[in-house]
Amino acid sequence: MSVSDCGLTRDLEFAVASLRRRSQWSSTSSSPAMLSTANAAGSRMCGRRTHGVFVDVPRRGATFLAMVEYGRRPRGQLAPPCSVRAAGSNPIGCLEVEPWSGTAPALPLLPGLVVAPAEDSDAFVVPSEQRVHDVVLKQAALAAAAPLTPQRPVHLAERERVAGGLKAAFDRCGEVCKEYAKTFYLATQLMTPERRRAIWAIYVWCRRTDELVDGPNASHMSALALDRWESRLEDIFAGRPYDMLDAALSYTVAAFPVDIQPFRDMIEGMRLDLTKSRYRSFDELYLYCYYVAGTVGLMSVPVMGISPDSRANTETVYKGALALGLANQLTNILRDVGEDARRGRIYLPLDELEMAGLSEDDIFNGRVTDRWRSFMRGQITRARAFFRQAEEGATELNQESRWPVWASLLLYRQILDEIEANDYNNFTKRAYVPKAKKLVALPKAYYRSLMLPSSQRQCSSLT
Ligand SMILES: CC(C)=CCC/C(C)=C/CC/C(C)=C/CC/C(C)=C/COP(=O)(O)OP(=O)(O)O
Repeated sequence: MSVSDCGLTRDLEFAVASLRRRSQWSSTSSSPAMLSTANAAGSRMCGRRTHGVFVDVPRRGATFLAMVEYGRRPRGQLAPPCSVRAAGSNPIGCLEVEPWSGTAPALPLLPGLVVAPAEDSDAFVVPSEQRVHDVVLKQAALAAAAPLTPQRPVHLAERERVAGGLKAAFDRCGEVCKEYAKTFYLATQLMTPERRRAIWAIYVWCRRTDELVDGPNASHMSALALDRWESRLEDIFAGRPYDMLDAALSYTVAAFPVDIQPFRDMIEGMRLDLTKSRYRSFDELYLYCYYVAGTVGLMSVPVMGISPDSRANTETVYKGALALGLANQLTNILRDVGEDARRGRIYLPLDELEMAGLSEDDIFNGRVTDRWRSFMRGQITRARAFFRQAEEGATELNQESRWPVWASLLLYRQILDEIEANDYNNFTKRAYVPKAKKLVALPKAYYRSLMLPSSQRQCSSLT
């Protein structure tokens, strides 16, 4: 077996060995099989038109899931090439596996291993939460492999020299951040200069991406332009920036263990916005919210860093970061129902509207009824649950990154209170947090940021 150079050779080999041990398929299966394991740590399914299995890969004390995927194979053979994805949709390496020769091995199917004919493949649509969870696991695995602190001190002097050369670029990123997200900019002042400028660079890329579909040139935006934006992103990650703002990001992604996947996914969110103006279910909405906001959380954690005092696993922190993005986006959607309807858009899950006895017309007519109030209560409860999950992650971040995160969490969550205070009229009234309340939230956020990481807190309460 030869493995392309992806830095994870041993893990990949282990994954394949596990696959061979655990996931034989039936030689009697009459068509290419769709395999899924239900006996792994947490059951996992392989996606539609995907042939593969998830296997556990122990890595530095933690276990993450890798998906070993193979193309359509002649019956009883592992068809080369076979790609291995680390718990997400992004291949982390390619394996060339010699065909699993001849007739299929006469091994019994393991309990929990499900083999379904490919014709049934539509039954194997992976829920959005699962798909996103796989990305989260991948990000956490990458972080575990490369600790979330700036890289080796040996390179510090050199890196500072390069960063010095990029001073103007980072300053410009700071200015943009200050212009569009004042509170957040203020809060980043508490971070170390290195983290602060990295967060600005990421923020600016997200802002520019968002403006492609929401900004002044949005009407000229096309799928082709987004494809170009994505290849420019690849250039950024390959160290070939196009302009000074790209250069700041290029430097950032080299200095911190930031992965390209969430950036790609955000562009995918913009593609959705070009083509989609209705969401049939929360599952569809969940994916959209991940694309446009959850990704920001995943991009930020490698820069913000996890507290050295944290005993939580990396996954918890990434889940919290994802949750904050989702919570913010859901809040944004609930606040902007009227505004979106005037643009012909409904982001609320249509099946849930229907269950509440509401129709699209009710949204376009914008009447606040008891049905609407009750529907909105449910939506607000769900958004708050995501904020609560975000709190768990926020506590585990590096001390100096916690305050900006708590500030944005408390401030954005208050928008939900304001929607309630407006008696759920989000058709003609825009819920906003008055300045005085914002000012109160900032010291509150600071106080929360002083809290020790949860696991440590538990220990100190025992002593
Ligand atoms: C919690 C942990 C562990 C880490 C934090 C990780 C982070 C920074 C998450 C933040 C995610 C985030 C800020 C997502 C953007 C969500 C969003 C809806 C932004 C709204 O942007 P605008 O459209 O400019 O907002 P306004 O319309 O309110 O001005």
